[in-house]
Amino acid sequence: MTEFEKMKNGEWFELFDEAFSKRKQEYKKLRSEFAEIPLLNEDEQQNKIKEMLGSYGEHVYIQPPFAFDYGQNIHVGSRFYANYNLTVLDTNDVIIGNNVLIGPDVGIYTINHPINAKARNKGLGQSFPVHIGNDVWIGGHVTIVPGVNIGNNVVIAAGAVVTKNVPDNVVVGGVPANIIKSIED
Ligand SMILES: CC(=O)SCCNC(=O)CCNC(=O)[C@H](O)C(C)(C)COP(=O)(O)OP(=O)(O)OC[C@H]1O[C@@H](n2cnc3c(N)ncnc32)[C@H](O)[C@@H]1OP(=O)(O)O
Repeated sequence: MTEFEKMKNGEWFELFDEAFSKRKQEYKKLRSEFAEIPLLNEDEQQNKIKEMLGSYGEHVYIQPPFAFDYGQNIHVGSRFYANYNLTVLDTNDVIIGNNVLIGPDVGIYTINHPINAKARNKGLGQSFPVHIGNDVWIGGHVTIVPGVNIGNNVVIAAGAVVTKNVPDNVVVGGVPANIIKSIED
């Protein structure tokens, strides 16, 4: 099994594998091209977003700066808006539904490193996908850790660290995030 296959399968993989470094160089190029687009040139931004993401729906807008590892593992639905400083570490899939709003300084991470320092220092990673449903508002400074699934019709309060799956129709907040209340239609 290649390191890339291990990465996608949730197995420990070598971070500094040569094939990864090569791919990452290509994505770094795209990222820096996006960063260099003048802020008022929305058409060019839109085109570059489409080049960067794995798939996308209609009306996708991402305020720069935007950081990611690969981009190709990020899939967003229609009417997606992300505010400044979104960081998506997409060593595994990040699947986002329709009508999703993301506040500033949000981190969506799919990768962990070993808790044990000796193992961590060998340069290992393990990654799990993150799923975000439809009609979700993620407040500023939220962190979503690897393997989390967020349901439909969810609000994540500013500053939350989401470590467990979130059901449909709730507001969650805090560190670690817990349900604050239900959302009635
Ligand atoms: C796309 C963009 O750019 S988004 C712009 C960026 N904006 C933001 O990030 C703002 C995000 N907004 C919040 O976090 C708000 O506090 C909201 C939306 C969660 C408030 O929701 P409301 O339904 O009005 O909740 P309300 O203010 O009544 O608070 C309910 C409870 O949750 C608590 N609470 C509210 N916000 C948070 C929070 N961020 N973290 C933890 N607890 C919170 C309140 O203290 C209250 O607790 P209590 O019942 O013990 O008193």
